[in-house]
Amino acid sequence: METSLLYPVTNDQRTDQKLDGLWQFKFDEMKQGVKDGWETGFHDGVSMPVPASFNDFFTDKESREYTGDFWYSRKFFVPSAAKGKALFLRFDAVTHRATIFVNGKEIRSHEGGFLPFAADISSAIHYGAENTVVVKGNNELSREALPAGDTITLRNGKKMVRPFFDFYNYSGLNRSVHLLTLPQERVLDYTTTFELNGQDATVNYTVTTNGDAPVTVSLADADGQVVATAQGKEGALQVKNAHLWQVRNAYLYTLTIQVGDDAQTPVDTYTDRIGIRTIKISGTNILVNDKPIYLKGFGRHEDSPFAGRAFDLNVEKKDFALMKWIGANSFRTSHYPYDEQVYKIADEEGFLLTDEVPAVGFKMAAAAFLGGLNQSFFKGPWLKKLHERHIDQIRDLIKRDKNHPSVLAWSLFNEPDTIDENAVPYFKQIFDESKDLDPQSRPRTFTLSEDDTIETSKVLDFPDFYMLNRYPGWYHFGGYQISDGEAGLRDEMDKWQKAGVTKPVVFTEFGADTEAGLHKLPSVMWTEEYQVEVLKMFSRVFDDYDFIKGEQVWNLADFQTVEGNMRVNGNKKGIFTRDRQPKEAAFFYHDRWNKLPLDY
Ligand SMILES: CCC[C@@H]1NC[C@@H](O)[C@H](O)[C@H]1C(=O)O
Repeated sequence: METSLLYPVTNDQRTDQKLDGLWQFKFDEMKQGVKDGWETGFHDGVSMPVPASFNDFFTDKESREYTGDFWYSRKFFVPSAAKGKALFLRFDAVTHRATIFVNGKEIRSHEGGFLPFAADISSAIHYGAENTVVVKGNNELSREALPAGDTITLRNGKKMVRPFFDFYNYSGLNRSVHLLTLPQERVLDYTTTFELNGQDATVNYTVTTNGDAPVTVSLADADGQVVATAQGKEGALQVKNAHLWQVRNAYLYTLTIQVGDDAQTPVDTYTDRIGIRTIKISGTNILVNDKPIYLKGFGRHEDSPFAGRAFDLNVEKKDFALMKWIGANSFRTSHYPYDEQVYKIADEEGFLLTDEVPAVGFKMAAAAFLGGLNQSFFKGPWLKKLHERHIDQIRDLIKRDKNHPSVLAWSLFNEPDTIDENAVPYFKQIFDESKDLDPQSRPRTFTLSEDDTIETSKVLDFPDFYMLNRYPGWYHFGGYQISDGEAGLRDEMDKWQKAGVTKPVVFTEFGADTEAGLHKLPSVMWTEEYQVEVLKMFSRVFDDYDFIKGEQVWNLADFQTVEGNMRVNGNKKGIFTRDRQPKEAAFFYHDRWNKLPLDY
């Protein structure tokens, strides 16, 4: 678990310099890099943009599909003025694992391709000079790492991944790299929880530092007016006439934490924007500020042409423009934590998000669907290591994202095999160990696939609300048989109703692959008309069961997957194309959702 995951800021005590741009890059198929001294830097590679996945910049299949070790290298200057500061390199994400070297010295390694980590480079730096950072990355998949899959070796000796999941194994320095100079004594973390008292609110906080200097905390409103202050590493900020953060009606305060007893020359300052709001589950309702909400939105992917899985602010800005246009209010970070800037935008736009760890592919049948095996996933020699990494990434996810008002819930798995009795002890461990990680005690949940129903799933006691992924009209009862699909879905909902469902149910995946521009009257599968027929069918069912509190269609946009006879250059269930243009279904939802209140 990382010591600090605070997002970088620049002020009189801290600097944040992004090292984005072109780095040197090369593959290391024979894993010879360390033997050949690559950790000291190299100039015989190719130039590679950062942040970006490396895959789509190549024109040969071996490079695009490359699986194994790869290396990045670049120089960076450290001014003499930085002497006396703590120096870190913060990697927002390296997919799926990395070892960091500075000036030839190994600094640290990290496992997990979607969460940040910081390397303390203070001991390896040359001040007033250029320095060299080298990253040894690796993108192999296994059953003991997240996301789950296998790595095989073809008869020609090339390695190849077999993902147990339906998104392309884009790899590399997918997010920004930061050079940080920090005070030796500094803020490492902070927490916030909220109590609403009529028009007023209490912001309870804790601050973690690495020293004994006193701490002062203040809260300023959107106009910069300080509305509350408090002393100490734990305390409460009393806010009169609090302006609450609401769904699609956001309001952000600025929290300022100062370390040191002289406000004029603090030892450290950290600022962040927070939203005052509460989240509760009450019966089959999801409450924000004690008001029931209904989730309208999407499963998404960080996916776009050229940069692959890299965070691209241009794409993100477009996606939010589309989600606002269509009348959405929420999304799931399927199937991995997204770049922190996504959460900042969601905070500002008043979107709710379900924050998901990459515990995807924990189901051999899924692997079978993708050409894998058919055996129990929760019974194998890989489970011990997998569990260690799984809970470690849950801990870092919650540590990183716990202060975002947009975070509604934590999704701890996507479509795991919960029919298997062997799943129960694994789920118990994960839910027990994650219980107290979130100071705001937000709901913890996971998605249930088609096979995992109220009759077959063995782990329905664990989630705080249910997330259902259902595909009648596509993976079964497709085409003219869709009426059987609707009848079957209603049968299942009737069983949930009859069982006396006592928690909210949110549909987190449903839809149909659709080739943009393909039309037929009457419809056939893959046409835009058919996608609308499927989504209208789901809408009819959703409107008939009041325990259903959300509809998040799969997917916002078409996205890249592995090659296969069920994929046409990727997954085409998007409501928008991969270049973010509307299919007919976009206008269906624009009409359906904009008739409703923004938060219901
Ligand atoms: C039947 C499982 C459906 C599956 N669910 C997980 C997503 O990551 C996939 O993209 C989606 C699909 O196949 O479209």
